[in-house]
Amino acid sequence: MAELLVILPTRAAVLLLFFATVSGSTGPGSRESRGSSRIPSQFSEEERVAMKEALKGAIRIPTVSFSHEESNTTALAEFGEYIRKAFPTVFHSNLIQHEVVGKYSHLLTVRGSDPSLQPYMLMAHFDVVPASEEGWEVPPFSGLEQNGFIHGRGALDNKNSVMAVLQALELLLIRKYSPKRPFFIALGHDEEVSGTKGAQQISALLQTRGVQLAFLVDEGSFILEDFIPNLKKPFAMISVTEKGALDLMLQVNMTPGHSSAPPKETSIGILSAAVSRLEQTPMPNMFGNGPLKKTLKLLANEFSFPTNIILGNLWLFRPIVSRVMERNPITNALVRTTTALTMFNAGIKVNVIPPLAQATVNFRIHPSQTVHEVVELVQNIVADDRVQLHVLRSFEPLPVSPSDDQAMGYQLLQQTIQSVFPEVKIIVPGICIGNTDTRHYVNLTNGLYRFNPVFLKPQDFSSVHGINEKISVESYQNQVKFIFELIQNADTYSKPVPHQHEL
Ligand SMILES: CCCCCCCC/C=C\CCCCCCCC(=O)N[C@@H](CC(N)=O)C(=O)O
Ligand SMILES: [Zn+2]
Ligand SMILES: [Zn+2]
Repeated sequence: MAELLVILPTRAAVLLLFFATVSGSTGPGSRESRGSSRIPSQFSEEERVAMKEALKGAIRIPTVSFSHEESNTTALAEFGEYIRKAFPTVFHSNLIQHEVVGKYSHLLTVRGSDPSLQPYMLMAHFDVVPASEEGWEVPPFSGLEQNGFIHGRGALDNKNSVMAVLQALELLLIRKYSPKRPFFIALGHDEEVSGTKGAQQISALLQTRGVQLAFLVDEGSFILEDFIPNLKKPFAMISVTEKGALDLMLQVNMTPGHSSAPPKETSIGILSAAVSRLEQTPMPNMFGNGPLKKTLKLLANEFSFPTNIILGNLWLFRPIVSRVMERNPITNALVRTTTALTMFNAGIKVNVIPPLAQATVNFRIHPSQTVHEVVELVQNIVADDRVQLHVLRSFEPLPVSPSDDQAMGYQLLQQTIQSVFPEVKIIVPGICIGNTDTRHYVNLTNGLYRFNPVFLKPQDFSSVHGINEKISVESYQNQVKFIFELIQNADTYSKPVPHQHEL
């Protein structure tokens, strides 16, 4: 921290200078540059091969986050070297300032030719959750291509985004494109273990520089297919909010003793009963609050009778719809705070009455509840003074970002989805049921959007943090195309004139 404070003024000065020297620059985007004229997103066969090979190489580096304390730091450092080599134009461009933050995360500041425009930020992370080889069709860190798919841990979460963002920028710079609107690229190295060393430090750095963003785009949602029965068409969901989280440790202490004369209840029995009550008593259904109403209203037109009428008239059919949503784990997660019993530790020897039993419960908090409310509900459900509650980590649900026609980030994503994926006719705002690094940036913008331009089916969702994670070569190339288009769309965006309301 002290080190950060010492170097900040120097870095701020360098950055100011950097933004101030737009006109006199050389290299990509200089006198011979094409300025901001539109460049078609067409790539040669050679470029397409290079794209997929670069992603395979990224997957082969085992950048695993095991816990807050333990990650493969050798791999994290190797990944930094790898991207420098894979994208030489990006890392040598004098339009771009590259900084390593928190030892392994990367912040790229891309100068825009019009510094009066508010910058935006593209985010992704390159750490991955662990993967043992068991159950995988190919080794998880092999990056092997089979039947048109690139396999491996991080193929969807989230090396695809890291590589696609850098790849798109590399291709734009090679074509002498000079961005008009400044932007940042933030690549985190510890998202899977909360982002406190990566994203949080990048955010702190940008705040000391007084940066305010127009919007940011991170992982957290997809173009969804087959997630809703009877809805065959794919729909793009741009998550405009994200659930909060609470990790609660439940603990029971008892006096140890000889197992031949056990007490009526042991710490294990008391704790098991408490966690079982929690599992059997779901948190209240909050359907009807938050952005889900707008999501369903927009989806309603895509269904045939009578579902279209039911979803279009939630004022009347709310109880039915909320009950149907509870039936499936994913839609259930959209309507309530979820309760997941994830760790249980107790006992030291088969003939010793256990002194201590501990269980950890992971709650994902619905946007219309607070951490405090959830802790109170847990106390009431457990209703046993012998069970102590310890909050290990918590944060509130994230604010709801705008999705109206004045919301630049949302509109740009929508426009780019429509041009790159013309077959996707439905675009809706949604809730991200997992957590992302975006929460570290709430002070920088109210436009926090989570969207990966990749088609996702329920079985693909299970592969994220599971087995056989993979992305099709075509999907990855479309992701590069999407970013290539998005950066250019951000340069030509103009806010629509607000509607005049008659008095
Ligand atoms: C009516 C609409 C139906 C909509 C169905 C929603 C389907 C959900 C599909 C995709 C959601 C994917 C969410 C992935 C983001 C999660 C990122 C992650 O794994 N984060 C970790 C680590 C962390 N940052 O805390 C986590 O534990 O959440
Ligand atoms: Zn992720
Ligand atoms: Zn993840």
